[in-house]
Amino acid sequence: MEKLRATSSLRRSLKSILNRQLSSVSEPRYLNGKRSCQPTFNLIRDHRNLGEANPILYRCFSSVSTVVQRNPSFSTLNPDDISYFKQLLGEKSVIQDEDRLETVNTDWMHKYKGSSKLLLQPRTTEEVAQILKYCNSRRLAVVPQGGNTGLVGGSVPVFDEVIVNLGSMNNIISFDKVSGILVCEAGCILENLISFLDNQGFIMPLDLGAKGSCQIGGNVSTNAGGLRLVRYGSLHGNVLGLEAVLANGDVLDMLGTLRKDNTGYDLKHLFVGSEGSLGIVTKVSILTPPKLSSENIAFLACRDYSSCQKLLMEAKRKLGEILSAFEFLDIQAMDLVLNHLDGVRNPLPATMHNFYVLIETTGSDESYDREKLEAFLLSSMEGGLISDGVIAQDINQASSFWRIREGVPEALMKAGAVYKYDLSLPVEKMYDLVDDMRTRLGDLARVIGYGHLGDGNLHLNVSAAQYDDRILEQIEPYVYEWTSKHRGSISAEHGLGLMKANKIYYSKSPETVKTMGSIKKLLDPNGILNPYKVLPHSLNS
Ligand SMILES: O=C(O)CC[C@@H](O)C(=O)O
Ligand SMILES: [Zn+2]
Repeated sequence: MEKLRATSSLRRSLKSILNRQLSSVSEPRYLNGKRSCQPTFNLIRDHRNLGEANPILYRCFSSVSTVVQRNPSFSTLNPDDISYFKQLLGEKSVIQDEDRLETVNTDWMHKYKGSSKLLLQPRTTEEVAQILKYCNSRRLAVVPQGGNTGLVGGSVPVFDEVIVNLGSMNNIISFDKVSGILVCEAGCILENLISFLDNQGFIMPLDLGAKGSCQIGGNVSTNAGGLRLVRYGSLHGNVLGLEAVLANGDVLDMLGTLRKDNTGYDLKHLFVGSEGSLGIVTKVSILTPPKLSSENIAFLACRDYSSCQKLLMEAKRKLGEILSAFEFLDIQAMDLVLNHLDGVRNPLPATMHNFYVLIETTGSDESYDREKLEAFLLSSMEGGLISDGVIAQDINQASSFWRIREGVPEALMKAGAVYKYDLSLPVEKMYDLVDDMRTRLGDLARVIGYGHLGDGNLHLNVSAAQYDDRILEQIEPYVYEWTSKHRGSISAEHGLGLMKANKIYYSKSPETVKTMGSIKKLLDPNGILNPYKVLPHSLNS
């Protein structure tokens, strides 16, 4: 009797949750995904870049340990080089204009800044091959660049490297509706691929906040994870083939479109996630899933981290195959979003909750999926895992939920200086690190925890008014040691770039790193491709 009464009141409260009309006014569809602050944002003026003044040393303010020496074996550009490139690519694709160079020399966060004097914009694989062949023979260092949305200083030069931007190679080559296999050039913007596939009744297996600017070649080169990985897996699984140009100009045609192919070593995987340090990815072939008709998004509040974790276990068990995203943010992240992003409202405004979880389901049967989600929410409320929640009633509400989660990095940028850590950790331990960091930092800075809970990926961000070495000393090496102790990864999905090249040993054994160094030497003996990144500096020159 007791239980029945409880259940019927729970049913009533769930009903009211489900039917709640959101008061939030929908944003202009955030799904254009542009990190809107990208072109103009310059709060972090404080970084010291000694690269320009002193070509020998680069010291990035955000990390005292990032002190790099320019590789003395690299040449510097001369007028003959410029003439060669102009002859090869045409005047318009050889850019020396200072304003344009300023943009491509600077990363999205305005934290890393190189001093390249040359931007090249090839239109074909053959042009990329000729560029690299020439640079290799002249020992000119090169930075491959896509949408330049990276967060670890991987896509901008450190010194005077030539920037090879793939943005002009943006053609879709083929799409097979039967198999769902898309073949395209590396410079295609992720959002354009998403729109193209939408018209065909398919979706990209990856989706991320930077979709409006990032390019698929950059996504593949950094093995970007994003918001759908919990459902569709990583790019190591979804990239069926690729074409890459080696440092000496050789073109590796691995652009297969087969689900199964066990003929020898699967070399394409070397280029997925090696951040342009082994070759430049010029084309990719990707397996894309069909677009399913029923999508639901719930925005939920949890009392504590343990409830979020239990909710994840329940979601996997009860939602099973329809679960397509499981994201979380803590109260500090929500507070930043509400304070720094225009027009964003909390869909659960009655009180601030310690944690928020965004769950998305995607399936093919509207009533079955909805029933499944409601049953899951009901039992989770009954079990005390959810303290409040709301289900989006239309696309605008769904977008406004996603805007909150995807807007966290933008809000952090607007709040001032930010130290970013992208960690894979056992889910049950993950938030202990956030609590530890709060204790360590006290009033020095704000600690924010959010990320892809469904993938065991924490985005630990430390926010302060300005960069300060006293803050950094409290964070590093503590965060890396903590992660290593729990057998986590110091780079879950953002790569190592310049920021963490020297930290690789926290996640990889010396023998493994040595083997990586041998592979690098084999494929790029002069070390011209994306130098100072990925591998420790001792192995990079
Ligand atoms: O800025 C970050 O720390 C995370 C960015 C991105 O990976 C995200 O999941 O929003
Ligand atoms: Zn992420």
